[in-house]
Amino acid sequence: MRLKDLLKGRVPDEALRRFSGRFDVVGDVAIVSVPMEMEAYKHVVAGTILSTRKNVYTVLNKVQKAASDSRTASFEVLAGDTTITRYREFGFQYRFDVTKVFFTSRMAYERRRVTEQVEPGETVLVPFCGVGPYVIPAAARGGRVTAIEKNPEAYGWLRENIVLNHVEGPVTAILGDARDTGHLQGKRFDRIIIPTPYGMKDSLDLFAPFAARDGMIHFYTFGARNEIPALVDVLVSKGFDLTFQDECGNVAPGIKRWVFDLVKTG
Ligand SMILES: C[S@@+](CC[C@H](N)C(=O)[O-])C[C@H]1O[C@@H](n2cnc3c(N)ncnc32)[C@H](O)[C@@H]1O
Repeated sequence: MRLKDLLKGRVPDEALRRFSGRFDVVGDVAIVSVPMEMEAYKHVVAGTILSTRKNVYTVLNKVQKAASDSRTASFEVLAGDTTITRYREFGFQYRFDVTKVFFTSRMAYERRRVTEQVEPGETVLVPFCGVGPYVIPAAARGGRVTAIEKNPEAYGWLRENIVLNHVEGPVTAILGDARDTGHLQGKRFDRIIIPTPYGMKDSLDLFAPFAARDGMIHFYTFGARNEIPALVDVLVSKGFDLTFQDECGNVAPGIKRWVFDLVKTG
């Protein structure tokens, strides 16, 4: 039964009306956004989630959306005694503190779509790599991966996840600002995966020069649906072959995350 249905009779209808009833589960942590009108019932919400999801031990209330560079939101712990979890995705495992790093399980199939394209021996660049959900599968397929992350917390977990998944050899992990591309000068990568942080407009221009000729760039960006045709025109005018495009979920009202697979022809 849906969470919202389970809460009927335990939370007044008036308050419940403002609640979507949706929550995410990452490993054994559930993340819910309890609206102001239901503040007095937030522990009822947590208790109901715990009683219906046997593998969930911690419930977090997302009180503020991701805003900083590290794309971390603010959370209140409603139940449980740790915010560190172990999350499994297509045979790989990731440990991290849900409250200190950006992570969304909603991109799991998209990450698999991209990383399944990696061929043994390819060189792969992943700026904005987070705790490693592109890096680790790409390395496991034989890619030689350079991974860059600015948030020290996420970088620490990335290092741990590299060891956890036994891909120490093929990964070079760098703690730093990916926008400082000086150390990349002269390098060319067969594949570049750019999981752009929300609001960063120039990430493609920043990294495209480091793609090899005929190299593949998986470029993530944000926009309203009606902005996409003009964006496609810009990408084509820059000389890329657009081989795939898709939407990858909502990030704000009317704003979606989009992916474009671009082959650098020039
Ligand atoms: C949209 S998240 C993507 C994380 C990861 N690739 C994933 O799919 O889960 C963006 C990541 O970029 C990091 N970040 C933001 N600005 C950065 C910068 N200038 N240099 C390097 N990393 C940055 C954030 O800390 C965050 O981990």
